Amino acid sequence: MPYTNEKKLKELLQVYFIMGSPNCLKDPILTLEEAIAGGITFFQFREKGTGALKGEEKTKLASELQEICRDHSIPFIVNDDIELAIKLEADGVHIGQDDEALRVVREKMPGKIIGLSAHTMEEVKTAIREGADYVGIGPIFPTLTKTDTKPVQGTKLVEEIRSTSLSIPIVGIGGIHAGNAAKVIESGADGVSIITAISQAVSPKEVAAQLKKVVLEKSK
Ligand SMILES: Cc1ncc(COP(=O)(O)OP(=O)(O)O)c(N)n1
Ligand SMILES: Cc1nc(C(=O)O)sc1CCOP(=O)(O)O
Ligand SMILES: [Mg+2]
Repeated sequence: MPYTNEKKLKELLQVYFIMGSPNCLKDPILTLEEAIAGGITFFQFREKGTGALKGEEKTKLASELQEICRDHSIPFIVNDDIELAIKLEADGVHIGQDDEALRVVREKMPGKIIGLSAHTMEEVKTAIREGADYVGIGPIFPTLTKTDTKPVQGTKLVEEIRSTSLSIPIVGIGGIHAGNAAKVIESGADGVSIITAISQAVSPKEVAAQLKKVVLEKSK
């Protein structure tokens, strides 16, 4: 079980790139390769939205992206699709409050990383009780990527969690870019999760490098 240590997972979550083919300005393979060259530390395959691939095409892209992650020792996480994650022997999955229940997913994927979205302190406590490895808190800032989010909440919940003794790894998500990432880390998050700022960049490498610099600076 390579990623069960909480301290190590916090480090791995620092620059968490999330992407699927509908998000990309360039070819998804190239986008991921450039993002890795810039210094991303974690990757989630989220093939969702208008034009998203399905069936064999989705599996093929996932498998190609997984191979790139493997070559660079970047954990490969699958969003929502537990069956795909099991089939590919992914490093883990990310699920939301409306996805398959954490307890069920844990039974299906023992020893894997399971991330859960949480929007309230109650959801965070339940996530910990049920064995989530990390929580995704958002939307921190306004986002155009996901239309069915909860209201924008800023960094309030992250600060609230960190004002307790709860040590679960936290990533912020929603509208994060190199210009506002510092605020997310300063509030107590261990990492930033990003779609658009990297996937729509002319240079995903440069943007990933900028994000890495900010996160490393603020994590000291
Ligand atoms: C790291 C991270 N945090 C939150 C989410 C959102 O998950 P969810 O609420 O299930 O929404 P979808 O991404 O499935 O549309 C995430 N994917 N990753
Ligand atoms: C996938 C997702 N989940 C969110 C949440 O609040 O749970 S916000 C979001 C979209 C993040 O994309 P971008 O970096 O382009 O804003
Ligand atoms: Mg989901």
